[in-house]
Amino acid sequence: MGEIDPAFIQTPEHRPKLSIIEDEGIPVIDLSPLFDTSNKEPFENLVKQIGNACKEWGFFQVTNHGHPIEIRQKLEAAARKFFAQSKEEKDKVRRDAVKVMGYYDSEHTKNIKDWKEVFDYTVEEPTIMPASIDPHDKELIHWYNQWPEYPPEFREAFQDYSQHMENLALKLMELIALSLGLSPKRFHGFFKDQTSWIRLNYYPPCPSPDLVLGCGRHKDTGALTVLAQDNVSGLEVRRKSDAEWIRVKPTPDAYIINVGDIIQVWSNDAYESVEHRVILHPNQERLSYPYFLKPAHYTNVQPLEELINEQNPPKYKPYNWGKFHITRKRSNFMKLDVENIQIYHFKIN
Ligand SMILES: O=C(O)CCC(=O)C(=O)O
Ligand SMILES: [Fe+2]
Repeated sequence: MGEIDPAFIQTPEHRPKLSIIEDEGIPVIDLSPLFDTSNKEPFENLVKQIGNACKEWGFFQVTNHGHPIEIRQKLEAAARKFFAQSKEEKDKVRRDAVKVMGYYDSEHTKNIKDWKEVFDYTVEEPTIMPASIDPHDKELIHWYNQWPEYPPEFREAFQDYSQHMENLALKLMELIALSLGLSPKRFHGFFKDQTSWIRLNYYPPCPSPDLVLGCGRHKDTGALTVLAQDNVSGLEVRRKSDAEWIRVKPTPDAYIINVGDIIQVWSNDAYESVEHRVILHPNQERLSYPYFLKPAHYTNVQPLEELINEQNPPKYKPYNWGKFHITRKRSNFMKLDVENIQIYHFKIN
C-alpha cells in the first residue's frame, strides 16, 4: 500500500482511540409490546423506555421490531454484489450535482474525506426539492433515482426494504410523540411529501485506521435515522454524559435508531441529536444501511407549539427544511472554507 492521500487524514484530536469502549449502556429496547395492544402496561413501559433513551442517549437499538430478516438479507446481498464491481461499472450510476442520487466515492464530512463508497436512493420518486439555495428562489426540481443494471434484483430489493423501513420509522415517531406527551400521529403530516432517502455505506479495509475515518463525526440532519449494520463493528457514538466515544456492538437483526437534528428542534432540545462516526479496519470491510426519515421540503422546522410556553420559550428560529438540506448537501461535492450549515445557526440566544 502506498501513502494515504492527505485529504483523508483526520486532525490529531479527531483520530480514533486504540482502546475501545464497547456498548457500555446503549439501550436495547424490545418493541414487541407494539404488536400486543391487549396489554396496556408493557406498551406504556415501552413509551417510557423510548423517552428515556432519547433523552439520555439520543441513540438506541431496537429488537423484535417485526421487520422480516429476509428483506434485509436480500438488500445486503444485492449491495455486496454492487460494490464488488469495477469502478467503471459503478461510475455508470455516479452521483453528481444534477443527478444527486446514485453511487459516489469522494464524500467529505467536516471537510475531511471519508474512506467509503456510498449508493443513495430516495424513498419517494420523484422527491421534490428547491432548485437552489437562494431563499428567494421558489423554483423546485425533481430528484430521481439511478438504478444499476447489476445485480438485476437490486431495484426490487431496495424498494421492498424502503417500504418496511418507512413503516418502522413512522411507528417509532409515534412512540416518540407519545413520550413527549403528544398525540401519536402528531408528526405524520410532516412526512406526507417526505424527502427521506436510504444510503448504502461500503467501508473498504483501510491500511491506516489510526488516522482515517470511514465517516467523520457528524449528527444526522433529518428527523430520525434507522440504521442496519452488518456484523463488523465500527459505529461509535459520543456519550452525552462524558463525551467518550462508545462503539455500538453489532446485534444480529437489531436496528440502531438515532435522534436527528429535526427532532431536537421540534422537541425544543428535550431530545438532542448525537454525534457519531465510523472507525475502519485494516483487513475487514463493513457495510451499513441508514434510512434517513426527512420531512417535506416545504416544512418550516421549529419547536412544536404544544412543547413551548413562558417557562420554556422556543430555542430556535424556524428554518425551511428544503433549503437547509440542499445547502448542507453542497459540501458533499466541494471542500468548503467555512463550516457548513448547522441547526445552532438558528438558535435563539
Ligand atoms: O456506518 C454507520 O454505522 C453510520 C453511518 C452514518 O452515520 C451515516 O451514514 O450518516
Ligand atoms: Fe450518521
